[in-house]
Amino acid sequence: MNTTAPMVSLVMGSDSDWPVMKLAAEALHEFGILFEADVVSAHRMPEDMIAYGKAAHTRGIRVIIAGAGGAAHLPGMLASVTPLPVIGVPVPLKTLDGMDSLLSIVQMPAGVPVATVSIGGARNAGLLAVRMLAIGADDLAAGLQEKLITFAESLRQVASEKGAVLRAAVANEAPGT
Ligand SMILES: Nc1c(C(=O)O)ncn1[C@@H]1O[C@H](COP(=O)(O)O)[C@@H](O)[C@H]1O
Repeated sequence: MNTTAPMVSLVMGSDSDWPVMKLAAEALHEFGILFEADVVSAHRMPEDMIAYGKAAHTRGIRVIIAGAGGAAHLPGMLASVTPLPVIGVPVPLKTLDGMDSLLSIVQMPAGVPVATVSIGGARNAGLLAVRMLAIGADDLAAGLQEKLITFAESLRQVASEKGAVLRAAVANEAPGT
């Protein structure tokens, strides 16, 4: 395996999506996953988009994360030309708050799946890509499984600490105390 080649493709319909999509980049970075990022619009550069989608798996990419706002056709169109799993990120715009994007991405016809995360949920898209790469019995998967278990434990600890703070605050405010 070439450990210097990107395994995840992080693409978006416009560079204006980057403030949302960079959350996926940060998650991938935390787990040491190499990725490439690019603007690939189904609407504005359809032939480039098709070529990109068709070639991704031949270059060693294993998961595609695609984010777009508004009439978000990019994730579904990529899914139609690649054998790779595609994770779709609805990017919220000023109008309609991302509902248009969510519905454009999530409501795919049978046969062309896109794993859709929440509106603006790029961090979860990155984490889902990590989990996909953690499937299997190779060294990469085993290492990522360990990191994911440690990560889950850190989430548990933070939640637990917040619970302790809340319990203390409620106890202090309790009537008659
Ligand atoms: N939804 C799509 C696609 C596509 O689906 O191919 N290409 C661009 N866009 C979206 O248009 C919005 C506005 O783009 P601009 O900010 O460049 O005008 C962005 O959220 C982009 O993802």
